[in-house]
Amino acid sequence: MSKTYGTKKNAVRALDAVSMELRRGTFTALMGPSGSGKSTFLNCAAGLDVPTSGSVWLGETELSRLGEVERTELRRERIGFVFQAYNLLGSLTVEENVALPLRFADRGTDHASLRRVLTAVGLGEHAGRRPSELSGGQQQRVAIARALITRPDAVVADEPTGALDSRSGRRVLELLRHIVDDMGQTVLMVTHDPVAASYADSVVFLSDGRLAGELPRPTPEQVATRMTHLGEW
Ligand SMILES: Nc1ncnc2c1ncn2[C@@H]1O[C@H](COP(=O)(O)OP(=O)(O)OP(=O)(O)O)[C@@H](O)[C@H]1O
Repeated sequence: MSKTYGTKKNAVRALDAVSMELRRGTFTALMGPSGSGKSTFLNCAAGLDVPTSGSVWLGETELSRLGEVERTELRRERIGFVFQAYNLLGSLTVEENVALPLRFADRGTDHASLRRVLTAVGLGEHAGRRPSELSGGQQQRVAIARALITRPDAVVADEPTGALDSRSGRRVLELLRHIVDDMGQTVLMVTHDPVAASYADSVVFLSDGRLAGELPRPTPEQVATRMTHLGEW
C-alpha cells in the first residue's frame, strides 16, 4: 500500500508501496527512524486510516474498501488497540474500563471473560481500583486487557512501552509475548526500542516510507545495528 498526505506541492508520501503479511499468531515489531511511516502503516493496517492506493485485508475482509461506518464497526469488533498513553477513563474502575469495548460493540458483559482477561494480565486483584491507583505498567496492562476483551483478530500497539520504566516495560512485553504464544493472538507493535523489538518473532524496518528489510528472531544487538545503519533513530 501507499499513503500520501496532502496534495500537489504539499504532498508527503508517507508510505511508498509497502507490502506486508502478518500471519495469524505471530508477533511483529515495526521499526524505523522518526518519520519513516511506522504510525501511518499501523493506522492503515488497523483501519484507523485508509491507504491512498493498495489494499488492506483482515482475513477475508478488504478493510480498505469499507466505508467509514463499517470500518469503525470492524475496528471495534476485530482489532484491539494499545497506545503509549493508556487512554483509560479515570472515573471508571479497572473492570469497567476493560468492559467498555463490549458496551461500544453492543455486546453484553460476560463476567467470566472479564475475570479471565484480568487474571491473564495479572490484575485479577485490582478489578475494583481506579486507574489513578495503579502504576503506569499496571495501567498499560489494563489497556491490554481492554484490547483483548472482544477477542480481536489482531492487536496493534503503538509504542506500548514508550512511557514505562524498563522493568514495567518488560512486564508489558512479556504479556504481549504471552498473548501470542498462549492465546494465539496476532500482534503488530511499533517501537523505537531494540529490546522491546527483540520480544517479537520478527522485526520489519521502514525507512523513508519504504520497506528496508526484515530480521527474524531478532536480538537487541542485531536490531540496534540495523537501526544505526538506517541513520538517525
Ligand atoms: N496527518 C498528516 N498530515 C501530513 N503529513 C503527515 C501526517 N501524518 C504523518 N505525516 C508525515 O508522514 C511521514 C510519516 O509519518 P509517521 O508518523 O507515519 O512516521 P513514524 O515513523 O511513525 O514517526 P515517529 O517515529 O516520529 O512517530 C512524516 O513525514 C510525517 O511528517
